[in-house]
Amino acid sequence: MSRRFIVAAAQMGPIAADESRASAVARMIALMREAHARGARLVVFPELALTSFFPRWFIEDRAELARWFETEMPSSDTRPLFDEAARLGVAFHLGYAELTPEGRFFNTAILVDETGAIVGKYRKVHLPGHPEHEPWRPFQHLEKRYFEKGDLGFPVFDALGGKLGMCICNDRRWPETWRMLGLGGAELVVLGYNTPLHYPPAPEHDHLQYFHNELSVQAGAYQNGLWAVAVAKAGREEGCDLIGGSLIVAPTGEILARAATLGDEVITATIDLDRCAEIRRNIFDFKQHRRPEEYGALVAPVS
Ligand SMILES: CSCC[C@@H](NC(N)=O)C(=O)O
Repeated sequence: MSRRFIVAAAQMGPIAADESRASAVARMIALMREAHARGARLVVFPELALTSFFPRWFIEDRAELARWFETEMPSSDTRPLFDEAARLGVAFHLGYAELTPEGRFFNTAILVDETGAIVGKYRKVHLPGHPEHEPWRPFQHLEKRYFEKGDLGFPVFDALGGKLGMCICNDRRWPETWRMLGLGGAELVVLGYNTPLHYPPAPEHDHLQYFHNELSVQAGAYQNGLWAVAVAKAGREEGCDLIGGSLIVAPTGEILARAATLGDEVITATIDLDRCAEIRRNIFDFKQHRRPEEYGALVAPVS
């Protein structure tokens, strides 16, 4: 059976602090319809796609913080997206802030199949930024304060006739993320990101943000012989510029599609999961060529 199909990256422009979930979902439904009209079977949305990127603000009050999180999925606000996916027969990936019944806070992403059922969940492992308020910064990056480290590992799910893995934003910069997913057999990795153009601790690297995004995703795809779809929330959001540049990358590391705007935009590409073998049976045939007995330092605690 052919494992060739069209995937869509549904980049989103900024979401204002006072934009409702219902409004963000309406934008996603419009993007999903456009992706479906172009033949997509899978639509990938960004990290924390339902709200503004709230870790840029120092929020002391727990009830005020909890306002940015979802306590159920789907909820009354997100149900229309699930219903539309089922109506169109399209699978999707969505990032959101999750507050569990036990009161735990995670930066989460789910995979929803073409019937509207949640078939996979991932919780972000690599949480960037800082845990305390740092008033010298023009904006905060308090993921280390607001989220717990993900507790689900790097799972890989059966979906769309293949093996699909997820990661979230900063995870894409870590080769360990991709290798864990590659070792788990992932043939397609999907992820969303919110990446500020300005990096306050090292502003001399600001001009490299797009380069580092592509470098990370292309290397992860090539070195593990898998497809990757990386999707931005982009544009000037509450005074903070977020990069765009959503992209779809082949197992060869080649970029097949790249967003051209900083707004709501759909890009698509035809992918063939069988093409993973071009890399995995050759240069990165793990069984033949990988040397885990020499890699002990990779999992030793940092001294
Ligand atoms: C603190 S700077 C790094 C910004 C980070 N953003 C997210 N959302 O993980 C990223 O890696 O793109």
